Amino acid sequence: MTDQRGQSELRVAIAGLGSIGTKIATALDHGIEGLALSAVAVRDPAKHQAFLDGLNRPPQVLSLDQLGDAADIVVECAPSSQLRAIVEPAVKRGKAAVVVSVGGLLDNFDLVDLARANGGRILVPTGALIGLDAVNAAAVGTIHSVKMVTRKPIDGLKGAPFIVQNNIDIDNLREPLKLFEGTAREAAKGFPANLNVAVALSLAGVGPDRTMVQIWADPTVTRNVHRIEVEADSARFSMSIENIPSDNPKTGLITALSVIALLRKQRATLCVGT
Ligand SMILES: NC(=O)C1=CN([C@@H]2O[C@H](COP(=O)(O)OP(=O)(O)OC[C@H]3O[C@@H](n4cnc5c(N)ncnc54)[C@H](OP(=O)(O)O)[C@@H]3O)[C@@H](O)[C@H]2O)C=CC1
Ligand SMILES: O=C([O-])CC(=O)C(=O)O
Repeated sequence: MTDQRGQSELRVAIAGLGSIGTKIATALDHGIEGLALSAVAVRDPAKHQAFLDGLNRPPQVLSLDQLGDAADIVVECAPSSQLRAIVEPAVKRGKAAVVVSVGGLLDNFDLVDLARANGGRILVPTGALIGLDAVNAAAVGTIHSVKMVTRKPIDGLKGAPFIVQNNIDIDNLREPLKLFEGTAREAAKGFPANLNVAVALSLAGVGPDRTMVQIWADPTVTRNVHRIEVEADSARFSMSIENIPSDNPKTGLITALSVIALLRKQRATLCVGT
């Protein structure tokens, strides 16, 4: 991909330097054409000082609400509880916010109106999923149904509110257990740190109340596995992805790469895939 000439660099800020944020910061520091890492926000600056000192061009460390002043694009990669505090100040200033905690968007959907009113944008990457380009395209026509089955190792699901509230013991499972079957909206409530993918799929397609999701705790798998089936008037398609967990077992390694790919497209002359 080549950079468009004659444009000033887009400044990118990152909120949260965990398994996703550190990889995006490193990629920006190594160079994404047309983009520069301008700022980060972290909960505990001391914890991240060594990482930041190791960057070639260390960014400013700011508070969440200052990121929209220091950047054209604010990348949210923190827990979903922080989504509003990160996205609101950015889109209010007419900036773009890349949202990975997309499950949290459902309870904060007014942020989309706020962005629209102020010339801001909210960008949801494909993240740990596959094929949102095809789902987007099918949604231009008519999609009849979207179903997703997720299987995760035990460590990828531990602590989810649905499991805790229903007192489900997944630690001693010997075979796969279906934990949940319902809509993407319900899945996001019960599994806020584990099923962002279901919400991204729903927003690309038929919405959170018509996207149906099964969640399995599966001691026989080592990867986060998502299988999707779409029936539309233009096509029928099935897709599956087996994500290698990152240092955060709930998060697939490919998630950060998906954000980096999205960032690369912001200034690319040749863009492939919708
Ligand atoms: N869309 C998708 O496909 C996917 C989305 N996700 C979602 O992406 C998000 C990030 O995931 P991941 O990187 O793995 O999570 P991590 O837990 O590895 O990192 C989250 C980071 O956010 C930081 N943080 C917490 N509170 C604040 C705050 N108030 N201000 C600034 N930073 C803060 C944490 O700080 P500290 O280091 O101090 O704890 C941590 O560094 C999660 O919500 C996750 O559910 C994950 C996978 C796929
Ligand atoms: O959707 C999520 O939050 C994470 C996920 O399933 C994955 O990384 O495969």
